[in-house]
Amino acid sequence: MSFDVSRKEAQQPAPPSTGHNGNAVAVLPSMSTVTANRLRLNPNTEHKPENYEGLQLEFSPLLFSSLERYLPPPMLSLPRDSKLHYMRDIILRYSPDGERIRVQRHREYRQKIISHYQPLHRELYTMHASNFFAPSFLKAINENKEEGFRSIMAEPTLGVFTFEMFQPRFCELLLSEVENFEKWVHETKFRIMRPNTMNKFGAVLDDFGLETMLGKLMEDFIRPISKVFFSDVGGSTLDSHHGFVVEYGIDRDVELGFHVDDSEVTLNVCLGKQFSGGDLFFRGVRCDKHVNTETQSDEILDYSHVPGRAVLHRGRHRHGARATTSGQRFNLLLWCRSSVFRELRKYQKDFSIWCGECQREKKERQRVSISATKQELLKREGKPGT
Ligand SMILES: O=C(O)CCC(=O)C(=O)O
Ligand SMILES: [Fe+2]
Repeated sequence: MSFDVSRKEAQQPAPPSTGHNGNAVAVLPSMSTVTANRLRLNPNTEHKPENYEGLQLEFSPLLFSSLERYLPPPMLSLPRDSKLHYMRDIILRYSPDGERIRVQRHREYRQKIISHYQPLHRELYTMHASNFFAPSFLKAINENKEEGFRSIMAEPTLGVFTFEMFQPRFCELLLSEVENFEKWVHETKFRIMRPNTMNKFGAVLDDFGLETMLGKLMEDFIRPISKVFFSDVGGSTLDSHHGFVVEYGIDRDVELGFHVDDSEVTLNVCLGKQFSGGDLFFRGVRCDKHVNTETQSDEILDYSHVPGRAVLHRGRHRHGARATTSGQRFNLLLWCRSSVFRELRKYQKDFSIWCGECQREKKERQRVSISATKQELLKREGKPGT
């Protein structure tokens, strides 16, 4: 049996949009102070770094917190903005030019959209948990306990969780906002980037102003769940996201091929409308090396979307969507990423804590080794005195 699993990537891997927030920077050390005060060779483990979350940064907040421990001692007591500015300059010097230009262009692209597009439902742009979420979901989040999460979830195959998440009104408003955005795109002939390499339709929500709300959705609602169920793939350190809507139907994308997402954890919520077909199919979690290996029978799951209901899975859980045969299907996707997990993964070869095939190979190695040991023991027993 042969496989061809694509890696579905963001058209433009979504960096946070606006970069340095433009606030006045209080105390900036002069160049001579900077050279006199080089970064430390070893981190100051006693220093408690600032929290850089929630700021509009082009690099992960965790990167700033980690780097802060290396700052020259006199800088540690400076205001957060000064340290931020200093560290950002250092990081920019090390990031390749191409990447810098890409980030800059994407930031300008977003700014252009945000300054021209008039949102239809402003209430969507800030997090209103009690208006957005189903009461059962909110209760489980507030309690923040594994039993509570399990009580609202089904797990039809290992590592795929489904649960009631949004109120119908939220789905309607979000759909209507997306349609309004598409209308604006059509009228102004603005050339937008589609959400990723495999969808021709759909829109990136982060690009027209929903980035902050979706950031909160990830931090306050998806990360606590992922910390419990997906800690093996960086679920507790999710620190960036790519949020978009996909559209399926006869005159839209029809189906979606077998792929893995460019995410650690993916949230996929059906927003409606009326449709038939469009089932998701899952075929086991795999690392890069094993992405095209066979599926085991217990890894097979076919799932039918239900409006308002969420599916949460590892990005590396191979999946696809069957043809939407009539009507229109809209889904909200939030690809959640962890910069820490991605960095650590570079130094690892064995992913048996989450890759089904690494796990199978490891078990097989253990089986062979146990049976070889047994053989050896039997041989020795058969030859006393040797
Ligand atoms: O159409 C769906 O529900 C799946 C979408 C998906 O897997 C993706 O966008 O990565
Ligand atoms: Fe996907």
